[in-house]
Amino acid sequence: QFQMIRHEDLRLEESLGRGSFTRIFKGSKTDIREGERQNTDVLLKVLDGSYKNCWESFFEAASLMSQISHKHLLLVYGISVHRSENIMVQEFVKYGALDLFLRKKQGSVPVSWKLDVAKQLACVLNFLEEKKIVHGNISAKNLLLAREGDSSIGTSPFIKLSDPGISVAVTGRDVALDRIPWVAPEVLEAPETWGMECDKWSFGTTLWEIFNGGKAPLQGLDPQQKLMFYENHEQLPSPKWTELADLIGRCMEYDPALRPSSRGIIRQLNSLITSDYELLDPGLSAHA
Ligand SMILES: N#Cc1ccc(Nc2nc(N)cc(-n3ccc(CO)n3)n2)cc1
Repeated sequence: QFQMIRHEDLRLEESLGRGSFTRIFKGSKTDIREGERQNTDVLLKVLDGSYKNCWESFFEAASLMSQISHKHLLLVYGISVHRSENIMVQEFVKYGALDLFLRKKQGSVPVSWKLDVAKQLACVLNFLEEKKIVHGNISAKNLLLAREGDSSIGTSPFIKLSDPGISVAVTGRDVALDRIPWVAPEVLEAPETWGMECDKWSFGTTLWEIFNGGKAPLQGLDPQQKLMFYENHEQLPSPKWTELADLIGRCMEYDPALRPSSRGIIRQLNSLITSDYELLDPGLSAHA
């Protein structure tokens, strides 16, 4: 399961905003290591809405993240329960959510940076697929940036996939509709039937976000219009880069069986990277 953390060992600092069921705060956790006090920066996700199946799903998300470890998976230290407050204690990831970062950077992020991030997400997707674990909430807002990456000094970005949060299987239909176009169409119809393929659909949506400056797809559409988007089997606007558009389209296939495996996604991303250099300087990859 996960470690229970004492409330008195936590300190809530500034508020960093809210998720759909949670408020998030920067904070610190105190441990006694070899007899000395040690403070660790943490991100505290405080669950509001105290109805039961919400916090069960919240705990499930936390225990999922604590049972598996991978360099691109967020580290969850544990849970703290205090009166009616349920708090998930996570490692504090330095640069926060990817969607906000991309919006702030407004298009000044190189294509190779975006491809690097996409490849890292495909790797953790492959890791989860091999463990037969469905994340269920892959999106740019749930990708956290641990290292910015700066091509001028040769460092690359480093992302961590956040916890899946409350599952759409227990949220109301309105929250599920709000997760269009990240939530796979089949999950909307029958949440309990979802399989691994639903993460491939969300991967496609996240790829779209990464290459569209972190803009939210279908923004401004109300829940009914979002539902019609699925009813009419519509697709997101294609990026100019046709190979990328093909990959996004294959991930966002309405028939789950037609979506690529995570290995297929990694293969296609690798081919994209070479064609990316092709675009920039045809001679370059000749020497690679
Ligand atoms: N300015 C700023 C700033 C904000 C947050 C962080 N760090 C962080 N660490 C985590 N473990 C999780 C998150 N999240 C942020 C949204 C969500 C929704 O899931 N998570 N942010 C770093 C800088």
